[in-house]
Amino acid sequence: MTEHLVDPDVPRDLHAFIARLPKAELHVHHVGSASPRIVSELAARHRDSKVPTDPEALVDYFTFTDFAHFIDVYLSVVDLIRTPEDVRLLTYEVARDMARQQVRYAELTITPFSSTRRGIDEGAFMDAIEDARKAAEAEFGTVLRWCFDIPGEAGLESAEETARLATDDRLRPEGLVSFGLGGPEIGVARPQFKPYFDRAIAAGLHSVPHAGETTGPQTVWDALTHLGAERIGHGTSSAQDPKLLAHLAERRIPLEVCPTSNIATRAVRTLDEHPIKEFARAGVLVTINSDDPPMFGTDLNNEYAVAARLLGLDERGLAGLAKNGVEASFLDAPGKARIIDEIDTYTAAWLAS
Ligand SMILES: Nc1ncnc2c1ncn2[C@@H]1O[C@H](CCC(=O)c2cccc(C(=O)O)c2)[C@@H](O)[C@H]1O
Ligand SMILES: [Zn+2]
Repeated sequence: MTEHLVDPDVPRDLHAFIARLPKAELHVHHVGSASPRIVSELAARHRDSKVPTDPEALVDYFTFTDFAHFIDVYLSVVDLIRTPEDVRLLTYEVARDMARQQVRYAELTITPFSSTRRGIDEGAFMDAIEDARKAAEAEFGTVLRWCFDIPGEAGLESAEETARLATDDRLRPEGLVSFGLGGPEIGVARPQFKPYFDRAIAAGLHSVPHAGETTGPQTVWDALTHLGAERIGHGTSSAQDPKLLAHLAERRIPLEVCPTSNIATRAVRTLDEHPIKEFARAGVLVTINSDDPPMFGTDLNNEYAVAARLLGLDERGLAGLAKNGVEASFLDAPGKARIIDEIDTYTAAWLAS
């Protein structure tokens, strides 16, 4: 783990355990995973960008006043991705960063609308992500799958385009497993996206919208009722509604919890106020994720350390969280069993040593 990300309240040997623990990541954005190393490489290709390349300056640049400011900055990084080769580089290098953290499987949220509307050819875009996916699996051993998400604030035109790209048999990439909805929630009601989710679900995709990140629990209910959500991105405000928590627990609908993200975007005031404890207490299936890790000064290992501190977990508890991520994934049964087995073997060996 990177030295600056060592949480002083988590014992060093627990950090060491997390660093080698096999993991699955279910909520992480493609562009939001561009590390300073990747941003520098892209900025060197496109020298007119306002995104700083110096890592020190990037820390300031990635400090957000609120969610809207975060999206502005996010879109400035989106503007750095201009060619299919940029798409391939980003995807492949993100997988390299994941493999270093023992991520065995990741569902990466991609917003194809942002690229096609900026003029990247749709077929070349699909080829670039698929080429990177195959190379990453062969070279790093990390299996990538895609979630195509609608950038809700960009309106129904973006929903139509995303649904088309996700369901057209000539375009739809092999690695695509799910359909999402992201961006700001205020003023972007979930029910209007129902027809697009219906099409994606009919085409065999899983439904994983963001909901309850920046608005209240009704948005989570809407995602469940209107969009057929099988997992909820964030779902932070669910803690305000005991009936909703009970529903999520009973139906085994996982929450994709991203603690540091919620602080960075000011969705939650402090980590100590994060509702992850209420989720766990209510019996909700909690998965741990990093969202936009370099933008939030975190990585997946650090999110596990944060969860260990907030939930008071030891090695067995952390292994349980990692298994939640595998169970809540859209991997097939043998694929899940392989990673679960690896987690158990690793944990047993660690505890015996
Ligand atoms: N924590 C997050 N919570 C929610 N979303 C998050 C989070 N992190 C990253 N995202 C990503 O931000 C995108 C938003 C992009 C967007 O709003 C937009 C609006 C208008 C035009 C365009 C364009 O491209 O021209 C884009 C989402 O689709 C999502 O993939
Ligand atoms: Zn997200």
